[in-house]
Amino acid sequence: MKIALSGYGKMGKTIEKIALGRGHEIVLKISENIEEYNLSEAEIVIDFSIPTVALKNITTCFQNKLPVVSGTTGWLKDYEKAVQVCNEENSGFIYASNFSIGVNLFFELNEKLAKMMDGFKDYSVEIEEIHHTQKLDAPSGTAISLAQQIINNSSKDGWELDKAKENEIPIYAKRIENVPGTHRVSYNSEVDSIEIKHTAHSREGFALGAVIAAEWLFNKKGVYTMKDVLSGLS
Ligand SMILES: NC(=O)C1=CN([C@@H]2O[C@H](COP(=O)(O)OP(=O)(O)OC[C@H]3O[C@@H](n4cnc5c(N)ncnc54)[C@H](O)[C@@H]3O)[C@@H](O)[C@H]2O)C=CC1
Ligand SMILES: O=C(O)C1=N[C@H](C(=O)O)C[C@H](O)C1
Repeated sequence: MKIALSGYGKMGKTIEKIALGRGHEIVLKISENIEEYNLSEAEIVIDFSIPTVALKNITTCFQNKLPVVSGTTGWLKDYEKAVQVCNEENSGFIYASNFSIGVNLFFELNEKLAKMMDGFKDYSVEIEEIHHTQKLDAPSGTAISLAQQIINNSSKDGWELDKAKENEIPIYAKRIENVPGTHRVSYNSEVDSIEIKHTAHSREGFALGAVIAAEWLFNKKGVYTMKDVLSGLS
């Protein structure tokens, strides 16, 4: 595939390495205003940029008939707008808060555990995420996805950073030098705790998942998720 990278920072560079290793070509690296770039050589776009430009970059790609895999977090209030433009332009789109295969397995575990724990009122649930100090958004997109899964499978009706109300899930965001991404969901009672945790050891898992998603999306139209991608792999 001829790939354009929207965002050439820590993730863009890791994706470049993985994509080249899988026989793809990087034809464009977008680091500033997308309108300044010629997109015509690209066949697909992988977007790991910044929250304030993600929607513009993604929709500009759709308008140029390019499918997009996006992992940028912190812009999700505009997700439905991106979906609408994708459908209007008959393009292809996959967004995931986390492309790592391990985290997507962790998501399945989280959903199952939330269903199991729902009846046990002695336990309170909380989420902790730890990332490197350059991260722009808090809580992480992955932590929000984990919270949303718990909300969908329990009587919880929201989440809050740090101070949650009675029926909400507290998310604690910590920033520590060089941590690629750690997520923990814990259920605590007076007598014990049950925890599930995912620890990324590097950015390679996120990058590999994004390239696999791009390979899967290539030549498809429509809006998909990592569940669609992974159901084709297992
Ligand atoms: N979904 C997933 O699996 C993962 C998502 N992420 C997310 O990906 C995003 C990028 O993460 P990193 O690479 O660590 O950040 P980074 O800060 O290293 O890279 C972002 C890059 O975007 C560039 N940029 C600035 N304006 C731009 C524009 N107008 N168009 C295109 N690029 C522009 C910056 O120059 C920078 O190089 C973040 O939102 C992060 O949360 C990160 C890892 C995994
Ligand atoms: O910014 C990061 O680095 C990461 N961001 C994603 C998120 O916000 O969940 C995914 C991963 O944890 C790394």
